[in-house]
Amino acid sequence: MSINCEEPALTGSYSVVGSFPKSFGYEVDEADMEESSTPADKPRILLMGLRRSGKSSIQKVVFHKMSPNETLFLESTNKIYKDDISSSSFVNFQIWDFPGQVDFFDPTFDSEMIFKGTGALIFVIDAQDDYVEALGRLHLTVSRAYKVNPDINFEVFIHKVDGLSDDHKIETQRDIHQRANDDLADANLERVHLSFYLTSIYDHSIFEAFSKVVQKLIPQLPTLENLLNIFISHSGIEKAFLFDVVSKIYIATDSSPVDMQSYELCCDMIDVVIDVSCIYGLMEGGSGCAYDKESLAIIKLNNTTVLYLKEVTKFLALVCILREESFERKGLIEYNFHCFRKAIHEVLEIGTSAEGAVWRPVSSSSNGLSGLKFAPLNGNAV
Ligand SMILES: Nc1nc2c(ncn2[C@@H]2O[C@H](COP(=O)(O)OP(=O)(O)OP(=O)(O)O)[C@@H](O)[C@H]2O)c(=O)[nH]1
Repeated sequence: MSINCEEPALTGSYSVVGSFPKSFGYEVDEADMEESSTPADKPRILLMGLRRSGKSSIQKVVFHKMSPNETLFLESTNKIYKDDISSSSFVNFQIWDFPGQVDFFDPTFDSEMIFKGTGALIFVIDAQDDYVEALGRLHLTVSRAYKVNPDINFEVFIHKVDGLSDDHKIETQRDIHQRANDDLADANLERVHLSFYLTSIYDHSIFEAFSKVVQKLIPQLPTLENLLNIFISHSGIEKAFLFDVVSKIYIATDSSPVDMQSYELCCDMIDVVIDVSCIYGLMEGGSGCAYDKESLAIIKLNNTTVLYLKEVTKFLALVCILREESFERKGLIEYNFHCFRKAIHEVLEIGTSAEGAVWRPVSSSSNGLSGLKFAPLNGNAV
């Protein structure tokens, strides 16, 4: 394992793009206007919802390593914050955190500019509060956004479910789902699709939900899944995740079902590796980074399970779960990993751009599988 100490990638730049003067009008300065109307390859994720529903907490916990308890001290957002996390994460998005009191009818609220370049709109509903007002706001937000950009993915986070019993969670989800869709049907907007997630910052559910939101925005997802399927079936591996190391969002996994326990185990492994790397990896002078090309970790659990983590790109790690007996074929796994890594670099076109960019869709003729030869468990190479 490469053990260097500095946590370079755990923060992103944070800048204000809009502000609310006393009238609650919306000011967006010219430079920001320019930026926000540009590249289609940097889609935007919007975080919206009523005041105190938990928007800033979600963003801070997932992308800035804030501990959930610290969010108790977050001040109310009264400006639109644009969080550009592309320097630290594979997730090459801007995340815009809106204040709770967005007024869509304010003439200075430029819905064209805001919704046009948006990939996903996450609407956060506080499940511990009365959600009637939130549902009204959800409907208004979705209908406004859909009018401007029908391609937006609408994602509803039924949030703070840590305070609810299992039965109450299911009942709340059913009720919100029903009412939100009834409202859309009443407005002749049945074609708008809403996805619902039960989330909390106090467990892994928020990371799991964000993973699903982000996956929908990755054009190369089917190819990544295909590669993971080939890799695990040729290497005797039970489950594999491709993780964004900083956020612990998994950007792809093989096609076997994801169980929460495996996902949590893999998240914990990333934390352990980065922590150990930070504590014991100091180079002379304290330079270096906690995660680099040499990053590799193997953890054997007492139930004959092995966890295997290896660097794939600057931001991505492969984390696998396998049985001890499969790990006896370590050479085979390493060889196949080498093929897998090479293919991922091709698919994401890493090395062909200055940033190692990841979001450009690749042409069908270069799907990363050309000339790829994984070594099989038995039989001929494919
Ligand atoms: N129990 C629980 N509390 C949460 C959760 N997420 C956020 N909170 C709390 O909810 C409160 C409000 O969180 P914020 O993130 O400031 O909410 P916001 O939506 O950004 O609020 P505005 O900036 O006013 O729009 C804070 O005290 C958080 O600690 C959660 O998953 N569970």
